[in-house]
Amino acid sequence: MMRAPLVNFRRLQVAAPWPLVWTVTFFILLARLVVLLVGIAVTAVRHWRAWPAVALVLLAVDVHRSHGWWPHVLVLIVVAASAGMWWWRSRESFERLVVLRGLSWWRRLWVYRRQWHEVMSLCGLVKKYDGGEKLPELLSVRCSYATDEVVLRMPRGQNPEAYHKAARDLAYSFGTRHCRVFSGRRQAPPARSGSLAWILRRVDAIRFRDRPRQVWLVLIRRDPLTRIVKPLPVPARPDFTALPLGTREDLAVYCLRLLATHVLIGGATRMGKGSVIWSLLRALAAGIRSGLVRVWAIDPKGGMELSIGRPLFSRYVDDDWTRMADMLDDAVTRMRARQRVLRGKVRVHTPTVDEPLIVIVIDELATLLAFLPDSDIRSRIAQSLGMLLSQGAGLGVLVVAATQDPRKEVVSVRDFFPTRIALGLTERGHVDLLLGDGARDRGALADQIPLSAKGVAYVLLDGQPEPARVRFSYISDDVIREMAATFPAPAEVQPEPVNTPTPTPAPAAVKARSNGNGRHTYRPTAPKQAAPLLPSSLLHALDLDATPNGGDPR
Ligand SMILES: Nc1ncnc2c1ncn2[C@@H]1O[C@H](COP(=O)(O)OP(=O)(O)OP(=O)(O)O)[C@@H](O)[C@H]1O
Repeated sequence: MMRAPLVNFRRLQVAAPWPLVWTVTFFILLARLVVLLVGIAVTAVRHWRAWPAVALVLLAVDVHRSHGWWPHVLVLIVVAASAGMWWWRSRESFERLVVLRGLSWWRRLWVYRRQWHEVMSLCGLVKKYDGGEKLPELLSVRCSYATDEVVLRMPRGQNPEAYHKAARDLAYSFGTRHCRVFSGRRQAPPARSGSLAWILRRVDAIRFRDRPRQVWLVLIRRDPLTRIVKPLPVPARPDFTALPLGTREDLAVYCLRLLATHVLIGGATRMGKGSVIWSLLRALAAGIRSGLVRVWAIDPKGGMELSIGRPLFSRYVDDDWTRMADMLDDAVTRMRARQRVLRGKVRVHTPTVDEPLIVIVIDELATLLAFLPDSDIRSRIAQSLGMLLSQGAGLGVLVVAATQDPRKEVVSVRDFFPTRIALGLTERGHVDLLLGDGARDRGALADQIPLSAKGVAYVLLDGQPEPARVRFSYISDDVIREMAATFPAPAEVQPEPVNTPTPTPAPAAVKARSNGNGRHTYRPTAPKQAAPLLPSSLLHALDLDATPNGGDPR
């Protein structure tokens, strides 16, 4: 190349700095090359799952060059035959490991990756910054037969609320009707055992660490809850932390945690409150037979719901308001006795056959608290229930109650139920009353559950603020009769008086009354002086209830 000067006046010549130009060009090209290589390396590491596929393609091309098509045909026949055999012998594992993985891969590429930018922009989830766009990052897609679970990382400046608000837009944009948004991981780390468990647990601690910037979208492709859920098998020994009651919309089994909690079931008439109660009793059935669980049932509707399973109940009343009040008083007495024994030793009672878990099932709570004609009995019931709800959970005396109307005027003790289940409701406002403020905005559309979807409900799963949709198993009358015949409760043994001396309550604080059997039941008439005290909010609720005539006690 001719070395022409850069500037060439007659008197002044400046030589072109070619060495400098070449050196700078060389370094620029080198930097580009390094960036390219690093990019390739990062992509290769990120998509390490594609390596076997790439290797296979290269091998196939090579084999085709040297041997033609027939080895491919042979391999295809062998693969198809093996897949058929696998599917035949173990359909579940084949579907999980092959079909669903293939589906996840395909939907990730075709449905989500292809439309991601457009959908995120149109749903208002893209942030603008420094002249550019910050997009939520698609991390993974996992399909089940009914749902797609999409995990994304939010750009900075967003929180999961934005996704809750955009949930319906997201659902329709991706061609589904429902999208649930979860701000936390949906699966707990697996339980590890064996000699390598300690290493695996450490790995899990990293893998399952809290990732606040990730959001889980569950898009419902097919509604699996349109089908009736068959009765689930009765667990050989009830696990009170996970009683199987139905199916979740991601097809996992829905398990209720009944340890140290009371359960309120809300639902319009004929929406399946009974199926929740019977599913729960079925899950407890083995414990009922062994005496580990005692179910005391109150059916204020004259036995229309519960009488069919009478042998399952240690105690049962359906026709006499006074006996219902007596039963609740007895439960308070049992609870107080336990309290004296356990005080200072444990904080949560562990059920045993001698000191069983007492589950008080009330089919229509509103009848007892609001519509019962006798105001004396009504206030007795309200006070006993208040005591049980405020103190019984840790002492193994639990209340499971159903109501059609969750308003406070009707169910004054509503707030004392930590676990709530919302079946189909008639009014939009009832959803937040049952499941807590903002539950409807977070996706609990219980007022939109169609009349045909009996037994479908919204529940809060452990540790997740977002409600999940479930369907409780349908327990027909025949199944109830069979359960009652197979798992009858042993005869109720009245507990021995507790050794600890019982402090004689002050007459002003506790009034003893005979229940007709010669036994005396606890009856707090001045709960402000009885120990331990009722919470003031509950007292207020009870006072209101006890004085229906605008605070004019009779
Ligand atoms: N989980 C379920 N799956 C399918 N159908 C159900 C389910 N639960 C209830 N049903 C149907 O709905 C009807 C009403 O159910 P259920 O008596 O349990 O409702 P409920 O809410 O307790 O009614 P009520 O308000 O009269 O007490 C049942 O006869 C049954 O046919």
